[in-house]
Amino acid sequence: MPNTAADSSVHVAVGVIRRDGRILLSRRAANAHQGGLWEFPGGKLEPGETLLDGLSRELHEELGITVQPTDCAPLIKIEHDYGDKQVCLDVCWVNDFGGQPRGCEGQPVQWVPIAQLNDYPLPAANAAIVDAIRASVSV
Ligand SMILES: Nc1nc2c([nH]c(=O)n2[C@@H]2O[C@H](COP(=O)(O)OP(=O)(O)OP(=O)(O)O)[C@@H](O)[C@H]2O)c(=O)[nH]1
Ligand SMILES: [Mg+2]
Repeated sequence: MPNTAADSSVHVAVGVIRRDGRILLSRRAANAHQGGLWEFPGGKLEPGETLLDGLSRELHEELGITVQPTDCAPLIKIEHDYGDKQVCLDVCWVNDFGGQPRGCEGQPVQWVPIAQLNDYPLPAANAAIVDAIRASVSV
């Protein structure tokens, strides 16, 4: 049976990791989808995996940190069509974590003040995430 548009969308757990007014960005590998751009760490959910389990697994794989579900909170959910790929970004605040984040896959990582997030080239879908971050912290 052919996939519907919803079936073909890739479900991605994304973490907006914050500490002391800064957000952790990492740079996507040059050969990845949206390669070379900066991103909020995260990745594709595995079949049957919950959002928070997937987020915790991805952040451990990519950054070596441990994240508890109680330290996460929903921020925004974004459907975006890149033409070559449709993604559903399920974005959560990560308000605390254990360990020191490092680029476990060789990727550069950088703590960025919220006001400077747009100084970094981000995938198109991420503009809505930056808006949501700003709206959330300015109240
Ligand atoms: N992690 C992450 N992915 C994003 C962001 N914005 C965005 O459009 N994406 C898209 O979401 C999709 C999945 O992310 P990913 O490549 O991190 O997935 P992954 O960690 O499981 O990688 P893998 O395919 O190497 O196993 C990619 O197509 C990526 O371009 C973002 O801020 N963070
Ligand atoms: Mg990833």
